Amino acid sequence: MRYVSTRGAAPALGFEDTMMTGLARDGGLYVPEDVPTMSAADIAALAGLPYEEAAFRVIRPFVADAFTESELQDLIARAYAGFGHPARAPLKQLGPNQFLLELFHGPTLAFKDFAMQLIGQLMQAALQRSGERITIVGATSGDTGSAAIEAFRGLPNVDVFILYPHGRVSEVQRRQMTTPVEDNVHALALHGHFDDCQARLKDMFNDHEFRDGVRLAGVNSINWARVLAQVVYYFTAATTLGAPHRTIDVTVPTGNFGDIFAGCIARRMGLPLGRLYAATNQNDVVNRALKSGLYQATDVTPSYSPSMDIQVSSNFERALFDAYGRDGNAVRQLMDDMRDHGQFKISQGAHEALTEVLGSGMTLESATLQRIQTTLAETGELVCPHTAVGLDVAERKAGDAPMITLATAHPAKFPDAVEEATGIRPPLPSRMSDLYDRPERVTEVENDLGALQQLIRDRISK
Ligand SMILES: Cc1ncc(COP(=O)(O)O)c(C=O)c1O
Ligand SMILES: N[C@@H](CCOP(=O)(O)O)C(=O)O
Repeated sequence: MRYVSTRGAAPALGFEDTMMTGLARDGGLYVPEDVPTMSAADIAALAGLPYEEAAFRVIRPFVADAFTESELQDLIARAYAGFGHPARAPLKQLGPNQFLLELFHGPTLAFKDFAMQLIGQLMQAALQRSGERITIVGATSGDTGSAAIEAFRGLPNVDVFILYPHGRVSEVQRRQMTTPVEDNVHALALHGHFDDCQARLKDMFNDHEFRDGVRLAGVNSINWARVLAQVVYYFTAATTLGAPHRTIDVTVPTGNFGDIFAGCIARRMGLPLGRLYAATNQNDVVNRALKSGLYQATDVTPSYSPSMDIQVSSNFERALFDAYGRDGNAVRQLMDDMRDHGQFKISQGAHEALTEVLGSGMTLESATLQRIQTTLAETGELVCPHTAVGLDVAERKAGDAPMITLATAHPAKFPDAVEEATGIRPPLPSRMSDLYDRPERVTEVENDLGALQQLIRDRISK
């Protein structure tokens, strides 16, 4: 399988190069040239399989040029062995037609572990073959960073630098990033917000001399392998509810648009997903863009769901590429408009193509707390604020089809918001119970590309 850039001016690559490259050299994001489809019989056969077996069957066609079947099976088994639930992604019924897909049973308690644990295994296997060393730089609003650190800490041939917005992640998220003791982990608290972190990361990829010099690799959802791993749980959840013989709707708490884009891929592979709803907090650029056709970034306002405090939603570019009939020039023009004017207008045809599948809704702060409270009262489930945003939108969008909401993080990662809503402070799992006592190690940095690049060069030369 070949992967092409959304901006049409970078070389097409196989899976391994796509994974190790991260951002395409023309600034675009890699996507499969053709999305493979699964027959109804193959989809039906996924129902009831162990998560690892379902993952193998869904992922296999995308990576066949890079890993043998037995290698892939082995790497998938290792990726999910440390998850705290035998089903990996258990589905809970909340109401007659409402379901919650729990994606927080991985080592860092957020859905990011599904992809990051697997990409950690796949990248290590590739590095063992090539004998190379790499420098991973990641941008995080809280969860990607801790998941990446967990997946790569202590590896001899990898350094991991994580840029997070200083003062804008939860204390648990921060401590997950600043307390690992391994020398190859570098937590960097940037004076700015998540969009600044992601912009500097993309700047580093677009500086080819720097990129090649440090052998830069990316583990944000810039990296196609991240999106791919997230496709799997759409299949396991929907087949549990009767797909392919039944259509399922899904609501996805959304920021960088990677998780919901994975749902779009599952649908293109043949999974009968009806509507995919992007649920945003007050930083609702995606919701506004899907409703109006104008993508217009505004200032980021801190919220109870900090991981979704995003205005430049990276994977929206992948959805646009498809909506514009895979016209890389059109996408490049839109991204140039975004860079120069902070906004772009989606053509009527592309907007119609996007909204054929995607819907959206926004939940304000008070409604987020209210939703945490009512979910507990009505179902007995304690949910994180991101999940609450999803549940709130899901209730407004509910139709005849079963509705699955993705529970993207464990409530214990956001104990202040959950306590404010319910009076209950959710405890961390016992393996993390000393998190608040561990010493922290972090470097505060300015939003300055040159200074960041120098810091990275200095650290990796030691
Ligand atoms: C807990 C949580 N929920 C939702 C999201 C939004 O996911 P995405 O960025 O893939 O849209 C994030 C961040 O990615 C997150 O950490
Ligand atoms: N919400 C994310 C932001 C980065 O998203 P990614 O999926 O592109 O890695 C986070 O928690 O860091």
